[in-house]
Amino acid sequence: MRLPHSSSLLRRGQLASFHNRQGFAATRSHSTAVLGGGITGLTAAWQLTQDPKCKQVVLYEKSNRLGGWVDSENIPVEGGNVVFEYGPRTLKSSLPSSLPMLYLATNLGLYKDLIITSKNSPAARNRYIYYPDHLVRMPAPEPNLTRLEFMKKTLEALWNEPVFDKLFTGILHDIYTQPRHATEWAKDESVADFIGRRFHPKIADNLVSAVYHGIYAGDIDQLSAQMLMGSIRDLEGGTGGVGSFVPGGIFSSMVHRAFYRKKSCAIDDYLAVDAISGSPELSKYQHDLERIVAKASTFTFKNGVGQLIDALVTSLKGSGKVKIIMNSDVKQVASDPTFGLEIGTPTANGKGLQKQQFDHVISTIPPVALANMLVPSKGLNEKHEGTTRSLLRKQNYAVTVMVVNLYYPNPNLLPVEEGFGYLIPRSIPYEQNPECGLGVIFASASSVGKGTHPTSPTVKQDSAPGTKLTVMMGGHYWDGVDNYPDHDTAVKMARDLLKRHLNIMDTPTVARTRLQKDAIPQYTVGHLQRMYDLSYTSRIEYSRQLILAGNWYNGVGVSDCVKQGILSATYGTGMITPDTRRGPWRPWNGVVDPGWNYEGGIVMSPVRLTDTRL
Ligand SMILES: C=Cc1c2[nH]c(c1C)Cc1[nH]c(c(CCC(=O)O)c1C)Cc1[nH]c(c(C)c1CCC(=O)O)Cc1[nH]c(c(C)c1C=C)C2
Repeated sequence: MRLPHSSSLLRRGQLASFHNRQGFAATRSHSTAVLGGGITGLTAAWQLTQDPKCKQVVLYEKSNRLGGWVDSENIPVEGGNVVFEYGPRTLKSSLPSSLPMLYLATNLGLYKDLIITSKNSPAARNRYIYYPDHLVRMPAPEPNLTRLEFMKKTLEALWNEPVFDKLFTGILHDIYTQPRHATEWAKDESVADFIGRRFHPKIADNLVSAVYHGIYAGDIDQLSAQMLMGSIRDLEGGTGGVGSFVPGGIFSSMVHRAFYRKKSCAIDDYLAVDAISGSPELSKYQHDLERIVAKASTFTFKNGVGQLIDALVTSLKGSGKVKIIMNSDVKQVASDPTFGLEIGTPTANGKGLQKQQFDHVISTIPPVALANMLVPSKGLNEKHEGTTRSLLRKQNYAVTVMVVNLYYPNPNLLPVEEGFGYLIPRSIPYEQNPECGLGVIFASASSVGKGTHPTSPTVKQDSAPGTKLTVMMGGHYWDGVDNYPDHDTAVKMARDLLKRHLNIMDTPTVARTRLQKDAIPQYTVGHLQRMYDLSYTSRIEYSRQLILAGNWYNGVGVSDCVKQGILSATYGTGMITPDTRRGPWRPWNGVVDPGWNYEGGIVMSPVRLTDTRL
């Protein structure tokens, strides 16, 4: 991939301090409260500490640990150690969406601890789907095959493997099907409906449901196509059609765009790249990072994703500006026309509330928890009184995932070539998947890679030589369930599943489980419109002083959360406005109304996607 040639432009704007930044808006000093100590809250607090005008940040975390769903554990085993992840484990590499996260990590001194899994690594090339009773490798280039051999092997697999049933006819159907009328198309639909109507329901059941198990652990009958497949859905109009007989459809548009190296990118990603502060460390490595992203498939850190959390916490504690309140019990968030927003926590005797005023509150906690704290604003915004709370209460659906990490001393346990792992589609009947398995990660392969130096040797998270597997169960299959399996049951279920699917009979020497309750918010049909409504309403009702960020709103991945943390602490607090200098790294210019105000609410561009050239 060729990098956009103007990265020097980006560098100039992006690394500028808050003082001399062109889009710098605020001159007054300010204080901010951050609700929630997960990756979004910690990132927002870090970004605030970089602003010389920010006098104080108070971060409220209700539990006794920071990091939210990010949770890594280093475990001593015979012959070394293994790193287990209970939440996100690898961070997808893509331009520009992974840059804010990588810039943050570099600012925090983690550049040298990055593990880069390349696009040619087994973890990137070997991805499997279990269907109907065996693992099927998804087509991807193989270095030991010639182009012709690769094409032959791929065509054979596409023709013979039942998991690809209806792929060819589905593509033909897409090419020959007229796009929906614009007014119909503007209405959201489920991922299953969208794929079913453009291609074939079997493709949704066998392939697409597996992919969405691996990201959202979710149900494609409920997930929103507009939110999750926006860039693909935008192609429905088609390119390359012939008159009104062959409209062209999505598939041919994708081929056409790949040929002309066109890619759809989220404007929010660029806004975050432009807003994040830069340290001398980042100036040193920024160019290398861009080179690395272009070749990488995923990233992680030597001690797991948790290393990012530890570095953030160390930086916040050393900043002298941040007060972190653990086990906090925020009772109310109220609007005060004179002071801004007021946070109420119980007094020492528990009988009253002690109140502290802030210019802004950035909330990264679940929307329902926030709704329970919010006092409807009175006076100026009376017309909207309470609407924010009722919209927040509608955002209440997240799924629970049981994560089972297993370590086996045997390094040659897998019956297939090592790789990412496998996903289990919804079309697998209950008898073959009574554990409600969503997928299995071959975790040894995805925690190995290269260091950041071009000649660096292989870097591994684990020094022990065996096999590390993670079994993921539950997700949407457990909607409405409240008696989840305990540790022993979960380990037994995971082992039964591995025996049935991979014929693995060995006994793991280490087994650790974690029930990640309501961990992955589900972006169901209509999500995008709900977010715009919520953003608008909360801006009005709370006078642009309440900012909403995190995995409930605009992306569930670590990179998405870092992005939202940066956006909320910069444009969200009104401390900066989008830079109006033109350039390919600032695609909002000419696309978004320059007067658009990003302060308060959910910081998202009113135009989500734009085309860039690769
Ligand atoms: C705790 C379980 C999680 C599951 N999904 C996520 C978590 C935290 C979130 C998530 N997973 C992926 C993405 C997209 C890419 C990104 O933004 O980083 C998100 C938002 C992709 C992904 N899924 C799995 C892995 C190892 C990755 C990394 C990227 C890649 O190599 O493609 C595995 C996996 N995650 C979940 C399941 C059920 C599963 C199964 C194998 C749920």
